Amino acid sequence: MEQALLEVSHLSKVYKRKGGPDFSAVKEVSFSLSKGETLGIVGESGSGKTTVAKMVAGMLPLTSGSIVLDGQPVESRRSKNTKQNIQYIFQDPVSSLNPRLKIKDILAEPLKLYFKLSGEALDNRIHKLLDDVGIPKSYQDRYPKELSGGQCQRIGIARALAAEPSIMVCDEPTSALDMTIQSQILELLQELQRSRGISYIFIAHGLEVIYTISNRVLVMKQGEVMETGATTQVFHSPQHAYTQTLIQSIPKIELPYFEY
Ligand SMILES: Nc1ncnc2c1ncn2[C@@H]1O[C@H](COP(=O)(O)OP(=O)(O)OP(=O)(O)O)[C@@H](O)[C@H]1O
Repeated sequence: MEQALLEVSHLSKVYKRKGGPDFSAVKEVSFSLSKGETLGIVGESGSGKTTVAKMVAGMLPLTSGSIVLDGQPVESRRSKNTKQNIQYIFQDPVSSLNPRLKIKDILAEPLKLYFKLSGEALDNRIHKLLDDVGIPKSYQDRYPKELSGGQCQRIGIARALAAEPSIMVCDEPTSALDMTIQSQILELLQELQRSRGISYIFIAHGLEVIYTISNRVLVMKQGEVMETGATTQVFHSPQHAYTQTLIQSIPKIELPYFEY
């Protein structure tokens, strides 16, 4: 069998709470991710989705478990290479960008860090990235506050792409945006996946989004995996009572998305 790009095994997270009991937010979560695949993570608020995503992206230390990327165990103190390879797209596109930097400087950071680009090569790469995410070149001299939410999310995606990652962790990347903009951002992410073979770990509250974008789904509740499988299988014949309840909660109006 082909080796998975990412193997996550028995991942757990215990948060130490000052003056209160420790809190076990993620318990023995395991999954794999192949090249070019999208794994959707769903579950009610507080089920541990972001905690899993941040551990995978190296933004939060693991309490226990292991993460293997391309056959190599990922150490808790990550090498530059691992950080580069797994990029994060944030829920709030505006606050995820440094307000004091111009767009070109936001994109220049990863290009200088990972590829030591400067001068004309750096400028050209910035222009190409802006083009890849559908933002006019002239916007490079603007500040994030001069862009709309959707445009800021495009810049967040361009910043992640600048690192040329194999995996992007998308943590509710469209939930702060209105419906039309949401679908444009989803289309952009799908197009980038088709052209570059990037793998996504995709968190969303909207199950329709997960259904549209994911090849496989992981259903979480109270820090544990309730069910995992191919998207069509989980949506059309959910095995676990919790998943059945989640699927039933999808508004009827959205049912045309489903090819029963
Ligand atoms: N730094 C922290 N310290 C203590 N507890 C935390 C911390 N971060 C998260 N938690 C708790 O861990 C649990 C899981 O949180 P997490 O944000 O991973 O859930 P989630 O499924 O992503 O939720 P949401 O859908 O609302 O974003 C929650 O009960 C949360 O309150």
